[in-house]
Amino acid sequence: MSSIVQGKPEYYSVGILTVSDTCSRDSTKDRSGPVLKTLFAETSQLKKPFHVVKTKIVKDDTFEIQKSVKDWCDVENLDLVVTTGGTGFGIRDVTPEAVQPLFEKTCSGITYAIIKASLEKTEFAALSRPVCGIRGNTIILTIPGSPKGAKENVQAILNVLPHAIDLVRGESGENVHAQLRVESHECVHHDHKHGDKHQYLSTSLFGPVSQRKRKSPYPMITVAEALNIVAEHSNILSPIKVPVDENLIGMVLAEDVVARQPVPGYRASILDGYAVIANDGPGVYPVIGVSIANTSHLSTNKLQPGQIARITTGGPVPPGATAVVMVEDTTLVRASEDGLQEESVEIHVQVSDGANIREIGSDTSIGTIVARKGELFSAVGGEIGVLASVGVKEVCVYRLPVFGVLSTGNEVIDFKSTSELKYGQIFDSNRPTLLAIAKATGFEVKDFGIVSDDAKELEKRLKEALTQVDVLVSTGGVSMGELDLFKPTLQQSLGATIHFGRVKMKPGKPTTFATLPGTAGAPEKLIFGLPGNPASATVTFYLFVLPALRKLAGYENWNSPILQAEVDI
Ligand SMILES: Nc1nc2c(c(=O)[nH]1)N[C@H]1C(S)=C(S)[C@@H](COP(=O)(O)OP(=O)(O)OC[C@H]3O[C@@H](n4cnc5c(N)ncnc54)[C@H](O)[C@@H]3O)O[C@H]1N2
Ligand code: MOO
Ligand SMILES: [Mg+2]
Repeated sequence: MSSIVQGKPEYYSVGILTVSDTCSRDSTKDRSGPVLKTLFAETSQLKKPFHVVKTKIVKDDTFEIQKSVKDWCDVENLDLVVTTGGTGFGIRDVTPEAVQPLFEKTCSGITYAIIKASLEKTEFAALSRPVCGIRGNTIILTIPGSPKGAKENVQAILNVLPHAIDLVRGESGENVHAQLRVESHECVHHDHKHGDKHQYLSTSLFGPVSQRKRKSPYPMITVAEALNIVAEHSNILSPIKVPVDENLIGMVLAEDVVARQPVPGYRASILDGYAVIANDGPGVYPVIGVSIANTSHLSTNKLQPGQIARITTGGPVPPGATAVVMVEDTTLVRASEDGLQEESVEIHVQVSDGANIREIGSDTSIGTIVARKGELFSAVGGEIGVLASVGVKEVCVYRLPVFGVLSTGNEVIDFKSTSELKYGQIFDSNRPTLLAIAKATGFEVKDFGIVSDDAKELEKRLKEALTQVDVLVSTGGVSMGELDLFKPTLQQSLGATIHFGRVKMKPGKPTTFATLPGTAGAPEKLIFGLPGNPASATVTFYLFVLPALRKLAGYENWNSPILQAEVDI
């Protein structure tokens, strides 16, 4: 039964019955049950989500199947019972035969929608025998046992289920019918909030142009709302370890970094001159050693009062020395017999203890935090050199998103093509524009070329591209034309969720944003369908895509700055 909060149902209750001899012996083999559970869990942001309250595994046995289904309908009074498995042509497949006699009414429309969606994926869907019906206040679906098939089947009807359940529960369905009267093919949800996990049904990919939608099913949302939705789905990518070098530019630290060694690591001279004992004061002194900026030339003798040592900038100050006097404040008194060496030098100035010496760790001591989590590596701030100086070889940064760019349109010709344009053709200017922006912003970009306005080709190329990128940016084909196939392909062939398809702005009105769950724990893929008009594509890339890329990469300031301007018209 729908759970009730202050008289209002809070969620649609669902039972998932896995029917399989194998899984009943070893429940860890059940994959479709969990897949369906996850699918229903993904509706959690709907005003009234689906909530799986019962799960069970039974053998391919008529009695066991019927007992569970009857219990969930008659005793538990669930809104929806979904069986998975046992709908094929195998000898043990008896689910439809077990369930059908329990129906008080059949739901042939739902059964048809399931079969139709499956056949669009594979002709082998003809070998499934789903039946759907109503018992009491419960809708019952029998769907195949393959996890992929099960998921696709439920996805195909997920939008209509809430209304179906409401009607079975005795609600008037006023909204549904009003909407159906307005436009028979239009999406029936209209009271949702933007950002709900709600699918706005696009025109069918396979229907004739005469049946296309004549009004966009996508509500026009504000730029701010659209930015919020994109931000909600742009989750920072997982940290990775990378070497400290110039490739860090544009990456954001995922950890505080601590100095592993002091800078300087030894007492170092700031000047070229003479290491002295400051107390000795001005006077003529013998030059007893040399220290140039390399330890192999370090003077080994400890400096005694009355002695000085020649030293270069960065050279280790010899033991005993307390200051350095610059060469400009001295004169040569005596050279060696061969004239090559300095034997004694006059110091003209009084220096204080510590003058012109960088003590060990005076720049950075061991353990100092030299860079903080969240800081961005730039090419101009010297951050990478700082890490190098304190001996840090590797750091944890957030992985940079990889994004792909493709253009769509039969009329769009590669900009590198040297052949003459035919009537009606244009050179692809969106791709070079976006590739150039990508280069300037430092994100890794893959070029997926041009795709024709053909549903199958578009599906194939989108799928290919999505295996290689975190973010896919396509231009063209997002408006109302019969060859604007981007939205229906995403929704009907890729199973992507379209979060918005129209934004209150110009240029850029038909900007589209969708997501696809990542497989095997990988992050969600973000898909942007930018309008084909070059100005629109450029503006919307800066407005929506770039902030998403920055947010994925962990930038604190990921949003594009907003400036107010006055326009004279
Ligand atoms: N009935 C309606 N028609 C249109 C609407 C509408 O609301 N109702 N919106 C208009 C708006 S606003 C825009 S923006 C465009 C968006 O069009 P699409 O995203 O569907 O893009 P296309 O139809 O494929 O192309 C539009 C235009 O841009 C040229 N183009 C496409 N790709 C490229 C490229 N890579 N390089 C250069 N130029 C490109 C294409 O040839 C078209 O001229 O829809 C309006 N229509
Ligand atoms: O809104 Mo469209 O993007 O004008 O050109
Ligand atoms: Mg168009």
